[in-house]
Amino acid sequence: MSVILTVEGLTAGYGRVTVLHDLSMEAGRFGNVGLFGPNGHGKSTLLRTVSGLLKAKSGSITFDGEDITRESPRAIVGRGLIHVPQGNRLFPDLSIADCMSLGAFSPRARPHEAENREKVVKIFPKLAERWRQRVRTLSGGERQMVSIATALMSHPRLLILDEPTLGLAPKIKDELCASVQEISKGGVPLIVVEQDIEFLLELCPQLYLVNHGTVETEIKPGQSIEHSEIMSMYFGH
Ligand SMILES: Nc1ncnc2c1ncn2[C@@H]1O[C@H](COP(=O)(O)OP(=O)(O)OP(=O)(O)O)[C@@H](O)[C@H]1O
Repeated sequence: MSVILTVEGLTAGYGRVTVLHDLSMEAGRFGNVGLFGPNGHGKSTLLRTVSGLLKAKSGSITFDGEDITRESPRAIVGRGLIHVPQGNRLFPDLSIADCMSLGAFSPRARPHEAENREKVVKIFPKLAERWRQRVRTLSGGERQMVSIATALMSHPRLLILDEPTLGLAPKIKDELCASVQEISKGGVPLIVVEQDIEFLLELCPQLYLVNHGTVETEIKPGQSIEHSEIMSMYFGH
């Protein structure tokens, strides 16, 4: 596997407030990457900057060998870097089928629409049962499935999931974790933010602890690490 994303010395924030400080990381070399750390320390801000929703103040972001630091979100989606933000933000009046078509809108994704729809139906069979149902009438778990399914329709080369299991009941959460594992087995590398450390350890050979807007610790494959050690990183010894 080779590196698909490199972030170097990234500084970003909101107005005069700087949230990310000289943050560096990479993704793809070892497969999936997990990001974890205390709330409000910049994980979502990092993902938003990588996908172009927030402009970097300094530093660089390279995707597949090309500098995308100043590119628009649309151009970045066009390259196949797809971000599923926290909290399933979907158009409430669209049906699941409409969301799938919208996901396949970019010229890169359009030729793969039928093949990706088949994948989606295999990974999320529940969605196929309610293809014409409007998003506003779906449960939280189903909406999260639609968010990820829409991203899969965009034919991702790298898929970013920001807390995909947030707020889900245990049974639905387990189903969703299994679906994310299946997506990963299909060969799409993932960057995942999750508070469920067990899930992250199973899914991601490479992990970054993000603290105070920067990478405090990197855990590489082969570095055996246990749940309890990670928890002590969160809370201190
Ligand atoms: N739109 C915004 N405008 C101003 N400040 C923001 C905005 N979004 C986030 N922040 C601030 O940036 C900081 C980092 O937030 P961010 O959402 O990146 O953290 P996080 O690590 O992803 O946390 P969580 O796990 O709770 O989502 C916080 O102090 C937050 O208040």
